[in-house]
Amino acid sequence: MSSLNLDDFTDLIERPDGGVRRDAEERRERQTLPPGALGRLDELGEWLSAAQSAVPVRPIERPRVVLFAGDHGVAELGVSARPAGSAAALVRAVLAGESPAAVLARRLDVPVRVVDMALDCDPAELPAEVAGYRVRRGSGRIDIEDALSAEEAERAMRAGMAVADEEADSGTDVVVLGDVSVGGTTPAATLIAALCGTDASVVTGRGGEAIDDLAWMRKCAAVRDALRRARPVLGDQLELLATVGGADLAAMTGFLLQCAVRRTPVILDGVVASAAALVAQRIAFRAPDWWLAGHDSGEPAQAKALDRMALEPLLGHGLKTGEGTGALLALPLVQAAAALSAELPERTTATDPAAEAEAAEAEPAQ
Ligand SMILES: O=C(O)c1ccc[n+]([C@@H]2O[C@H](COP(=O)([O-])O)[C@@H](O)[C@H]2O)c1
Ligand SMILES: Cc1cc2nc[nH]c2cc1C
Repeated sequence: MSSLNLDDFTDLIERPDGGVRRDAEERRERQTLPPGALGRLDELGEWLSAAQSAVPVRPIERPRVVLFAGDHGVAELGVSARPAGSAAALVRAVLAGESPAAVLARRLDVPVRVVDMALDCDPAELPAEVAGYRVRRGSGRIDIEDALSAEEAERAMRAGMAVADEEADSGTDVVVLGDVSVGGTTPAATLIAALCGTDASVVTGRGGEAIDDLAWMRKCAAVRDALRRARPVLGDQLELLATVGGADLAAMTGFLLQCAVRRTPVILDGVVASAAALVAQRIAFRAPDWWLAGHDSGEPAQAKALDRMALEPLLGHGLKTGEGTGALLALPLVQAAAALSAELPERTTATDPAAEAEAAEAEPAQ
């Protein structure tokens, strides 16, 4: 396997098309509804046009939820409300249609793909559809040991890139990106604190099913210890992911970068996706141009990460369920922006005297 050169992403990732964006703005000027009347949905529609290089914007018809799954050794410390190593049960609930994400995905008619990166169970216990990319059984306990070896981190990142290519090749037009994990908010908070230069108490939240004060203090201490291990490797993002990230986080980082290369817009879910996004931004500064923040989950680290990337969450209902639920809730909003942008009529000379005057003015120039 040739070694992965992360610097290549800087050249491979382009900006959404600025010329197309201006064309979209001009079309918006010609529509009967005054520009700006749709507030943020106007911006969203123009952004989608630029991302697709299409005016009018195409409807979002093939969205997909992509969830990277893994266990985290740090959960052994009692930093999660769930027992260490139990993420496979959450994955089964998603696939059985019984989790919050599964309910929303069914209601919105969006397919869900789950990718096992480091679940702590026998792979034979899981349906084959999640298999193919696992790099190990559970990521390491980041307060005292590396989450991954260098080789595992690289394999995980490549796995994420491969999944992004599969999605782009199969015509997915927007990805809803989330995670299924036990303990995942601890490495996510660590990565964000490391990259933002803040300390543990600022980024440590209560995680999935809110932990009590004692568990919060254990989590805070784990983030503090992991941060000490992160500092020496801050300049090398693959090494950072190996030291204090995890297989799911490394895969999500590779996934986000390759989605940007392939010009596939991504709606980020909560703190875990946002942590991977922040690492990806360090690798390629233009990459966040391809993402939307679906929601604000209320985890303090997530707000820090989004602020760094200048991403403003579309919704803010404080969902702690992970599994892409917050981003899924934002999907209909994004689809609505596309529909409004594409389907509101342009003024015609027959219907609108202002358009007639404009057309007359434009005439002599031709
Ligand atoms: O999206 C968030 O910001 C968020 C906040 C709290 C918890 N979660 C979800 O809860 C799971 C792990 O949480 P924890 O408490 O075990 O670290 C994982 O699947 C997360 O996606 C997610
Ligand atoms: C306007 C806009 C700017 C962005 N930059 C990154 N994601 C974005 C999404 C939108 C909608």
